[in-house]
Amino acid sequence: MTALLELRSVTQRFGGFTALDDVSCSIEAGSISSLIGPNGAGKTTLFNVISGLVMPSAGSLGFNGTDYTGRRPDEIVRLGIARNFQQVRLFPALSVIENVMVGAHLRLPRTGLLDFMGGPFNADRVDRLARSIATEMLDLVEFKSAGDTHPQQLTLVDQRRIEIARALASDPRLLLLDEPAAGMNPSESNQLGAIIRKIRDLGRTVLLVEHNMRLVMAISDHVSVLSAGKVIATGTPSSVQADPAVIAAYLGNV
Ligand SMILES: Nc1ncnc2c1ncn2[C@@H]1O[C@H](COP(=O)(O)OP(=O)(O)OP(=O)(O)O)[C@@H](O)[C@H]1O
Repeated sequence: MTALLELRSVTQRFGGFTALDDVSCSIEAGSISSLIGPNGAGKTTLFNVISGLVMPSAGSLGFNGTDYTGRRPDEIVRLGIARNFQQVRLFPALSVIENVMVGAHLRLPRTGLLDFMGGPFNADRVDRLARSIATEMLDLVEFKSAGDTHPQQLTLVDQRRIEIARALASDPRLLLLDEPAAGMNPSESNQLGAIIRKIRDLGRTVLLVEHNMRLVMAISDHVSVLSAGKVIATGTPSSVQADPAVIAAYLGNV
């Protein structure tokens, strides 16, 4: 297995507060890896660093052998890293299918003045392609309602599925999922686990931040534990679960 993502000594300071403290870790291509840790440990901050929403104060980021530290979020999506958000961020004015098409458009050729000349990538053709990718991704996440529904008419669970579909529509090699099971009952989170496995089996790499330990332990190949901005353990789900430093970090947070 080779590392798809590599974080080298990443530090993130907000004023005088250190949210990430010299974090180094790598994510193997084709794996499901999970990042766990008590509230405030720095998990979402790490996702924000990986996806370019915040620039690390120190350290570097490598993806597929390329140093991408300092790249813009849209460039990072085109490199092959896509994400959802803990607080769902769908466009309320767009329908479900249009929301997912936004993801597809990130990977498709941009259209402009040359469209009028009827070139191979004219706007209609790109739009049709985006729609067909979006439909395929909504199927993949087992979204059952109509694509012309608006997100605010849907449950939070369905809104989360749409965010995952939108991220997948950009054709990422690495999918970052921030608490996708939040608010789900056990049967919904089992179903989500099966969807995440299916995404991995289709050749994508998944990095998950999740508090639902049953889900994490059931689907992860590797688990890393973050506490107060530092990686305190990394290994298989069972080795991490039995690690005294991990148990102490969680107990200290109760
Ligand atoms: N923009 C910011 N400015 C200042 N402090 C921040 C900022 N973003 C995050 N923090 C702080 O960094 C710490 C880590 O926050 P983060 O959201 O990454 O934790 P988390 O592990 O994702 O927590 P949770 O499990 O509760 O979502 C917290 O103390 C938070 O208040």
